[in-house]
Parts: sequence; structure tokens; C-alpha cells
Amino acid sequence: MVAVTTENTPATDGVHLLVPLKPLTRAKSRLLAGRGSAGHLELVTAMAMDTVAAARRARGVAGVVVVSSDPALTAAFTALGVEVLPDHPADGLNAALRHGDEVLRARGTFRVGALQADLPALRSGELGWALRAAGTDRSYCPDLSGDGTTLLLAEPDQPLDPRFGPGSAEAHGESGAKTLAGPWESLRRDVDTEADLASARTVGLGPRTSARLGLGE
Ligand SMILES: Nc1nc2c(ncn2[C@@H]2O[C@H](COP(=O)(O)OP(=O)(O)OP(=O)(O)O)[C@@H](O)[C@H]2O)c(=O)[nH]1
Ligand SMILES: C=C(OP(=O)(O)O)C(=O)O
Repeated sequence: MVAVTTENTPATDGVHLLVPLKPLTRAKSRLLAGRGSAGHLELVTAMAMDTVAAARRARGVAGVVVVSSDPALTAAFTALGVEVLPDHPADGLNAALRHGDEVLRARGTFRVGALQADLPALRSGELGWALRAAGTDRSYCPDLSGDGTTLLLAEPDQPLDPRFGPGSAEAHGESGAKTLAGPWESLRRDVDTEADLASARTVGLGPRTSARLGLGE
């Protein structure tokens, strides 16, 4: 079903995904070595843009909102028509997500989720598949290592209650979230290191990340 929305009548189906991004100069520190700061900023931006572009196309996603106070990222996403909420308070990842969740739910947003920004191989179809498997349950998708979380979904009309950070998969499980354990490898391949990037490349990187790396994919 396609939800018809106006400013005053938010969608009553589909999830609004918050995509958090810290300031570029502090992001993805393990991808900086050997790349130079300009190349590093461009790569982190490209990966985030590929992630957001794939998420916006996914079935079951009603909207994507970036949470970031980085000026360059804010300009880049705004130019693509993606809303950007600044961090408030500037108190780390979970605080940024809680703020985004409060802003969206104050607007009457039906359901909120959080998607990591470092999924440059993300396929819309796999995200849509995972959303279908979630149903209306509080749910999370673990990363490939099983330690981290790539996607967290609140129940409709419920707070997101994010618990990202070391061991977040276990923390989200303990918070009552259902594990999304399907064959959606592109949704599980977050990129923190060069080895992760090589692994994501085997799945198929998005166009901006590929171009940034000089790949013809
Ligand atoms: N808006 C916002 N996003 C954050 C904040 N801290 C982390 N993030 C984002 O959350 C995700 C996971 O963050 P981290 O694991 O701390 O950092 P990282 O950039 O992935 O990489 P490392 O430098 O390797 O730690 C990344 O996409 C970050 O950009 C924050 O304070 N505010
Ligand atoms: C913060 C998280 O991600 P990362 O893999 O970037 O540490 C997490 O998975 O909870």
C-alpha cells in the first residue's frame, strides 16, 4: 500500500529511518590510513550517500532522515532532498538517535528505526525483505561479526530506545528486540576497516563508493 502523506497527516505505514553520522573529521578513523584526509572524507561521504540512496528506495521505508551536525554532510544530503537533523545534545550516538526519535514522534511519525550509515553495498530489496520479516516487532539486524547492529526498528508508536556501541547486538536483544537473521548479506556488511571494504566489494558497492575508489562497478 502506498501511504499518501501531507505535512499534517504523517504516514501510517512504513518506517522512518534515522541515519546517524558524526563529524567527518572524526568518522571512520580506521579507513584514514594511506588515503589522505580529503580522500577519506570523500569515501565516508560516498558510503553514507549510497546507504541512504538504497534505503530510500526500499519497500517499507516511508522516509530517511540523517542525524548529523557536520556542515559538509548537511549540505550534501540537503542537496539530495534528504532532511538532516542536527545532533542535540551533542552527546554521542545514542543521544543523537534519541533526539531524532523524539523529533519524528512529536510529528506523529508512525514508526522509527535507525540504520547505520556505513552500508555501501546495501541493496534495497534486502532491506525491504528484512523489514517485512520484522513485521511490527521491535527488531534488530546484527552485523556480520554478530557484535554490532546495522538496523534497529522500534515497534509502531514506541520509543526507539537505541543501545548502539560495543556489544550492541546483545544489548538490543536484551532490550526485547527480535533478531532479524535472514540471508540479507548486504544489510549486515558494515564497513569499519579496509578488510570490511574489500568484503563489501564482493557483494557489490554502491555507485558513489565505487566511483570514489576508482572502480568501474
Ligand atoms: N549523529 C551522530 N552520529 C554518530 C555519533 N557517534 C557515532 N555516530 C555514527 O554512528 C556510527 C557508528 O559510530 P562509531 O562506531 O563511533 O564510529 P565510526 O565512524 O563507525 O568509526 P571508528 O572511527 O572506527 O570508530 C557511524 O556512522 C558514526 O558516524 C554522534 O555523536 N552523533
Ligand atoms: C556503534 C556500532 O557500530 P560500529 O560497528 O561502527 O562500531 C554498533 O554496531 O553498535
